[in-house]
Amino acid sequence: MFELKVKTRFAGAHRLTMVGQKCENLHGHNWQVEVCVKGPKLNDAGVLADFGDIKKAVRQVVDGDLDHKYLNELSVFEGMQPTSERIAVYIARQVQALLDENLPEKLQVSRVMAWESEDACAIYYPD
Ligand SMILES: Nc1nc2c(c(=O)[nH]1)N=C([C@H](O)[C@H](O)COP(=O)(O)OP(=O)(O)OP(=O)(O)O)CN2
Ligand SMILES: [Zn+2]
Repeated sequence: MFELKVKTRFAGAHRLTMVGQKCENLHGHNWQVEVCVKGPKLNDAGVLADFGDIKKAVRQVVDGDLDHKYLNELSVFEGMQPTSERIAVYIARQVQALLDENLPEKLQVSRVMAWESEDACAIYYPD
């Protein structure tokens, strides 16, 4: 099995209730996002997939849907708190859909890490 990882980042704002009192105030983070994909075999070029194709999918989701947004107002988080855990789940599902649609290789998103600071990160492992 091979695994590749790409990174990107986005700025977003949110408010969280029932997490920590200071989190109830509107505030922002510069999230760093790491996405890992895995697959069993290399293609004829000797790669699992082109890093560029994976970055493109990740950036499409992160830049297109999340960057410079007030996350609580996004329909994808309607009725939910936009925690780092849920951000990681959202990115994993959207990136998987784009990879399935656009890449010939059979790849699985294996992990998404959403770092909301240098010290704190939520990691999601899709089933
Ligand atoms: N499991 C989670 N815990 C928390 C989340 C989260 O998404 N998942 N989010 C927050 C808030 O976003 C909060 O803004 C960050 O809180 P915290 O890390 O405690 O605050 P600081 O960045 O100021 O870090 P300090 O180390 O306290 O200075 C909270 N928890
Ligand atoms: Zn926060």
